[in-house]
Amino acid sequence: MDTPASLLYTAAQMRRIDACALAATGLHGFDLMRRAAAAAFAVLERRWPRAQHIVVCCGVGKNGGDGYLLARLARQAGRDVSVIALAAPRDADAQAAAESWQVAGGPVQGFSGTLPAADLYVDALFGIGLDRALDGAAAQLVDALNAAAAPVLALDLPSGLCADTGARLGRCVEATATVSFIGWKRGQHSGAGLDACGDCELATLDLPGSIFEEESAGASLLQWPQLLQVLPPRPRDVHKGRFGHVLAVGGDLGMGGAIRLAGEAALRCGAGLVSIATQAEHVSALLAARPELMVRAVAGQQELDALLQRADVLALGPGLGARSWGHALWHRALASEKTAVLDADALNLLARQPRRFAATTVLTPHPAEAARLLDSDTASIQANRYAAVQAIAERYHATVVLKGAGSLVAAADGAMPVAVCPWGNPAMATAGMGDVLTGAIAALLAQGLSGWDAARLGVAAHARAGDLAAAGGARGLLAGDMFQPLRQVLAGAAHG
Ligand SMILES: NC(=O)C1=CN([C@@H]2O[C@H](COP(=O)(O)OP(=O)(O)OC[C@H]3O[C@@H](n4cnc5c(N)ncnc54)[C@H](O)[C@@H]3O)[C@@H](O)[C@H]2O)[C@H](O)CC1
Ligand SMILES: [K+]
Repeated sequence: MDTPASLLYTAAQMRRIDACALAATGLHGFDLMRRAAAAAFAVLERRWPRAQHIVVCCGVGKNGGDGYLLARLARQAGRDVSVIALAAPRDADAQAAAESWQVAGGPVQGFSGTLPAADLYVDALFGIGLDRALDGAAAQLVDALNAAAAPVLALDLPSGLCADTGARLGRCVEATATVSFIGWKRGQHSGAGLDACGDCELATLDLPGSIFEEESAGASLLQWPQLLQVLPPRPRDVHKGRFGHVLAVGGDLGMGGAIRLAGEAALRCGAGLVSIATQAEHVSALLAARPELMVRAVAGQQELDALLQRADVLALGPGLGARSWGHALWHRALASEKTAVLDADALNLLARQPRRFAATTVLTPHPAEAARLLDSDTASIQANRYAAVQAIAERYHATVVLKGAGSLVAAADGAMPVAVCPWGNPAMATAGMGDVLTGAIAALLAQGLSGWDAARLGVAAHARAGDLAAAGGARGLLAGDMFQPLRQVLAGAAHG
């Protein structure tokens, strides 16, 4: 069951939820603002107990109102607080908040182009009301915050971040931490939003869960305990054939490593049998490296046919290349209508020869491959990752994993909220990590999971394994380091 803490909303949905909260509780907007300020001050005290000089930068709307009330609480607690106001508040609640700050003797200055020195800055400029790229004084103030030597606590959202897409609308505050109110915004959990938010906390403001019932969240965070249930435990009396036969197709001349990583990942994630169809030059090296793999040299479609007959699931694409060899195998493999995971060059070939899939198919593009699949460009994909992953799922009728910070999973029929992966780390941006993910998802499909379940569990296990592996040091993490942690992570899944 998704809880409010795992559901992700758009700005418009948040405004309706805010209104619902006022109606359900009889509170006024100012009351919610006070709760937001109190929650933000609790975060401030916990994270920066010794920050004595605090500068709160306030905008003209309710986000600014949160800031004035936070400034007042900090001042009452003995901190030395000043407020920099972009302009006079335009919102009634924010005006009341600004007055209460000034009545308490709090100073308010305009922004003169530079910020006073401080131990901590608070970004209360814009929240879900941001509706265009920042310019003028707002942009200069954000530049000054980003250039400051002290940490920045953002209220609700880092100013400049689009709540719906996670794109920076021009300038954007790069916060040390963000405390978000009432519900998560989609933009905080994928793409640029993850870096812009820094450490992100949710303060639900002690509101009834019923306020979320009217809104169907279009996205939700993967929850590891829930995902544990999708992988059936292993009965004792069982034959390896029970766990499916994965056929990994790829490894053109000079690219044997990619298909080996995919094949070994499939073994490590529980496939019963794994065959590899690849170029002859790789066969002995692959068998020497991993004798549990069944490696066959395949020159063309005829040799592939024999292997296709015995396979349950295809892992198509790692090191496949764009030569006629790979193209011919790609055609034959897809003609078999087998359950398949397509990655790397199999996606690039698909972009050139689009088709809608009838069989269970999972596509695992990174942003550049996603751009090709949508005849678009990488910047547009990253500007709205949620829209991109859903557009690919719709166009190709496949489950789609859009890789990158905050990987997204969209269901083939679009009937499920986009799943957002909260795990993973920058150390995973290294060669071969995608090949490992391909093998992992293929193994889960081979064990009987649906495309939706296999993609979500595969992405989650891969990211959590990457977090485990990176704990020993982020730099120099290799795709080959993922196998042991993958087993560890999935071992927990298998036993519930
Ligand atoms: N609604 C509630 O019950 C609660 C709201 N909380 C806080 O309120 C903000 C949302 O406040 P809102 O007044 O709608 O908008 P903002 O304060 O985010 O924006 C201010 C204002 O700025 C204008 N604007 C938008 N984009 C730009 C721009 N690029 N340049 C200049 N000006 C811009 C626009 O007119 C906006 O009205 C929410 O995030 C919370 O922080 C409470 O915290 C909880 C209850
Ligand atoms: K803000």
